[in-house]
Amino acid sequence: QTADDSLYRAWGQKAGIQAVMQDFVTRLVADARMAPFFKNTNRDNLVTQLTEQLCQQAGGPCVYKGVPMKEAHADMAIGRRDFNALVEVLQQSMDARGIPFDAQNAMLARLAPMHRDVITRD
Ligand code: HEM
Repeated sequence: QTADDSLYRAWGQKAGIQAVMQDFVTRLVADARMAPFFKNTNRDNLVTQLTEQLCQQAGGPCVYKGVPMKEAHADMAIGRRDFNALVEVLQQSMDARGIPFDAQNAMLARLAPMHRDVITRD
């Protein structure tokens, strides 16, 4: 547990984060822009890894132990447009699960720097 877990609590702790990630992965595989990236993906594993990742980023008592971001997204030829589309789908999920707007933006701000490890082409 970190000193400031207010964002973690605003997201409804681990159960709240997991519910958003379940919704998110369901939407990703249904989104025409995103589906091609995830066609060989184990959904349950992705939900689990994303939940750990966002729990940690929110200041919760989790440690992400999955593949490092750069490695996980290498060779996928992800561009800025793909990244923005994924964020758009995440916003749909956060809205659908009733995450407060401030808590949505705070999480996006913590995830945004990861674009450096995820985007590998124009
Ligand atoms: C801040 C943005 C992102 C975060 C935090 C994130 C996070 C993650 C995490 C935690 C994993 C699991 C790694 C593991 O299994 O150990 C993963 C895998 C993956 N991500 Fe991302 N990701 C982001 C952006 C993107 C974007 C923009 C795309 C494509 C448009 C993408 C496509 C994928 C795919 C295809 C996998 C592999 C799933 C599999 O088959 O195992 N990600 N990501």
